[in-house]
Amino acid sequence: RLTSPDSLHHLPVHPLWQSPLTIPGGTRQSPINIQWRDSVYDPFLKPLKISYDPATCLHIWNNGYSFLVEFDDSTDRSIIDGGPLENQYRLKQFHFHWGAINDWGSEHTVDCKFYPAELHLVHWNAVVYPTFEEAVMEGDGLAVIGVFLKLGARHEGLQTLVDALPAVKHKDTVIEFDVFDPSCLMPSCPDYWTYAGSLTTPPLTESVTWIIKKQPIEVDEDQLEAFRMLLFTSDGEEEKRMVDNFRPLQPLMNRTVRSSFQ
Ligand SMILES: NS(=O)(=O)c1c(F)cccc1F
Ligand SMILES: [Zn+2]
Repeated sequence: RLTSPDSLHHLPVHPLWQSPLTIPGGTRQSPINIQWRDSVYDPFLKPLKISYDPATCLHIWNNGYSFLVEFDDSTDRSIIDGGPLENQYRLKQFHFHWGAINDWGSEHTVDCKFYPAELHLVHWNAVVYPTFEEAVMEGDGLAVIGVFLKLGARHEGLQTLVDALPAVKHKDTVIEFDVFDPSCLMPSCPDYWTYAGSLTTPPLTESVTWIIKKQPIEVDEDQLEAFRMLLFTSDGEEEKRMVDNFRPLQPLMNRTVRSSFQ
């Protein structure tokens, strides 16, 4: 069902998400609503090439905003190429954003529809920049693949991740996670939208080429509930459930969303 953004204003906004709606002078902020009929088919967009080495997976970490699965990005073993990108980008981490209930949780919306959660696979341009930290400050520094999660069948690939979450319940806890192939979280359909945007968490820098998959993946209620039992807070602090960790929608400004499909 369509959730109008104003029905979300009663949401308790976690301090991080009280960050300014747009950074001063921001002209390419994220997330945005993707109005399907306003997106423009670009026949020159290439298929996205994804090649991840499961052995580059390092650990899962609760950083107090989401849980990150981090990868060894010291070599080009896990990369993406093609799509709207001019060169290859290295996988650094993936994480999710989700809601307290299934009516919202994604950062991007499609025709103003929220999904219950959204996966972000964060890559950086190691061809041009020496470190991730430097790439974060550059217009072509990052490429993030966004995948929507919808309520449906249990996702077996996600389950190995879900089973590890109780071990990172509190902020600043980490566990080793030595083999995971994030390709299992990709939908089968190759179609995507792409636009120039920003990080959706501080420093909110305008350095992201967004690649948003058109087709969602299906997860079941228990798997979404497992995300919601994580905590923003450290062990010993008053518990605050990690939910609604998504940034408000940002103005499109002078941007066109391109589609890889007609
Ligand atoms: N949410 S997001 O994908 O924009 C994101 C983060 F949350 C953190 C770091 C990089 C990045 F790209
Ligand atoms: Zn994100």
